[in-house]
Amino acid sequence: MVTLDSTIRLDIRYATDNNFMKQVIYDCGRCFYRPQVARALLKVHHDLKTKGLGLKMYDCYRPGPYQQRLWDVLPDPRYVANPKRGSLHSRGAAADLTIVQLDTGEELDMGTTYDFFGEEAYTTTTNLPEEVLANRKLFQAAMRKHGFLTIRTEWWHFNFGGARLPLSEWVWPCS
Ligand SMILES: C[C@@H](N)C(=O)N[C@H](C)C(=O)O
Ligand SMILES: [Zn+2]
Repeated sequence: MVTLDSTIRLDIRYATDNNFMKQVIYDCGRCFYRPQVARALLKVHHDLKTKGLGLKMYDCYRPGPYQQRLWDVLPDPRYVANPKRGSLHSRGAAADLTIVQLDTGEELDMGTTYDFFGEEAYTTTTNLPEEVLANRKLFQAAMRKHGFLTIRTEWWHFNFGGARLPLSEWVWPCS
């Protein structure tokens, strides 16, 4: 994604130990999508840019072998999709992301950290500060406009609502 627009920020948490498992899962952090999903994300980013904002990606396409590593650490379907069934991330049809100030990279306050598994992170939760609710509203509208769908339990996760995409095992190179 960053070769398509270098102002999109990457913070691929599973390539670091700054994630809910406190373990490095990916050999390196990169962000890939199939063309139709990439095009849609670029449109979201472009719209946000007009407001001085932009996208920061926490996780993008997730190869099957990396989904297996996540599952090996935490085999709990509440938090990680069973690789036998496959994750929408492994279809390149899901994005974990947030909105940042374009110039500083400061994140808008969405109420919880990434991968906070509790009701405060639910998109249906309304007892949150006004600013958080406004930020989530802006985020959801920006994503929905270009074909992304929210889920109930994670404000940072969006599914691409286009054609059903196949699971993939391809792992990106790290050099
Ligand atoms: C691990 C978490 N960020 C995640 O993506 N969970 C869903 C359920 C998945 O693995 O697809
Ligand atoms: Zn996700």
